[in-house]
Amino acid sequence: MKGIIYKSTGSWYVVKGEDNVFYDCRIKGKFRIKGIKSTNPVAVGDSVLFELEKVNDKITGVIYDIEPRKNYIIRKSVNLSKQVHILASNIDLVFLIVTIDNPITTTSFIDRFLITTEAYGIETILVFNKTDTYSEEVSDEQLYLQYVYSKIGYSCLRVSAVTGKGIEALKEAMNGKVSIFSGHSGVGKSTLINAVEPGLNLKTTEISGLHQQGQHTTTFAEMYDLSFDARIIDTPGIRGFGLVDMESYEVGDYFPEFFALKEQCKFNNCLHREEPNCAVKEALNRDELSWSRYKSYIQILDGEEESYRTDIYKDGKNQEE
Ligand SMILES: Nc1nc2c(ncn2[C@@H]2O[C@H](COP(=O)(O)OP(=O)(O)OP(=O)(O)O)[C@@H](O)[C@H]2O)c(=O)[nH]1
Ligand SMILES: [Zn+2]
Repeated sequence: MKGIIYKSTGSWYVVKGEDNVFYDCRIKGKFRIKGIKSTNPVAVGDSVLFELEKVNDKITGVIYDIEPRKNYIIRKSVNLSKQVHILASNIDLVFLIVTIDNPITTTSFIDRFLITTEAYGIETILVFNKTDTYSEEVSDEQLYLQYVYSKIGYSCLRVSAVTGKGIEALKEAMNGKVSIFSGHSGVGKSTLINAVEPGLNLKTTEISGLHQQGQHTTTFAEMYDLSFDARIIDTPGIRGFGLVDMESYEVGDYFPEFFALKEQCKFNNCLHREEPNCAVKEALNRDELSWSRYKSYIQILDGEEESYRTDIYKDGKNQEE
C-alpha cells in the first residue's frame, strides 16, 4: 500500500495509508537514497510503499520503498560530519510570518530566508501579521515591503491572528497543500495556526519554552491534517532550517529578479558587483530593482559562513538543534 509519513520517532513511523488509516510502520532492511548522506532514511512528508504484517495480533506496517522526493529540508548535524538530518519532505508551501516592529523582521533576514527556500525549490508566501497593531508609519513600511516582494513574484498576505483579519485568505492559500509556518520567535506562528485551526496545539511553543541552552534535545517533525483540505508540518524546537552549501556565483540565482537579468550581463559569471555592463547594477541605478535586496545580496556574498552557510535564524535560541 502507498502512504505518507506523518511522524517519525526514530525507528517507528506513523504512516497514513491510502485507506486513510494510520499505521505504525518500521523499515525493512536498510535502504538509502542516492546522493544524500542522511541520518534518517525516511522523513515526515515522504511518500512510501509498505506492506502490512500481523505480529502478536497487532497489525503493523513494513516500509520497503520510498517514492522520489519533490523537495526536502535538512538540518546539518552539529558535528563536522557530512551527514544531514532530513527534517521534512514534499513541502508545497512555506509561510514566512513577518512582523514589522514587534519583533523586528529585517529585510536581510527575509532575503536570507528566501534564498534558502528558493534553493530548496519551495514556494514561499510572506504573511505580515499583527496588522491590528500597525501605526501609520508601520503600515507604510509594510506596504512598501509588500510592494518590493510582490513585484518580484512573492505573494503577500496581511493578517491579524488576533482579530481574524486575512485568515480566510490564508486558509485559501493553504488549501490542498502541505505547509510549514516559519519566522522569528514571537511573530505569532502559534497564534496564527490556532486562528486557522482552533484546538490544534502544535508543540512549537511548548518545546521551545522547555528548551535549555546547550542541552541537546532531539526533535521530530510531525504532520497534521486540518479540518479543511490542508496539512501542516510542525518542526518543534527548530527555528530555521540549514541551507545546503552554495558558492558565491550561485547566490544571485536565488534572487529571482537578478536571475532574470543575468543573461544580459556582459560576463556570464557576473557577480553583479563591480563588473562592467552588469544588467543588475544598471537596473538598480534606474531604480527598477530594490536596493534593500541588493544590499542583502552583497551581505550574503561578503558574509559567507555567517550569512548563508549556517542556520538562517541567527538569533534563534534553538540554533544548536
Ligand atoms: N496584537 C497582536 N498580537 C499577536 C498577533 N499574533 C500573535 N500575537 C501575540 O504575539 C505573541 C507571540 O505569539 P506566538 O504565537 O506565541 O508567537 P510564535 O511565533 O509562535 O513564537 P515562538 O513560539 O516563540 O516561535 C503572543 O503574545 C500573541 O498573543 C496579532 O495578530 N496581533
Ligand atoms: Zn551582473
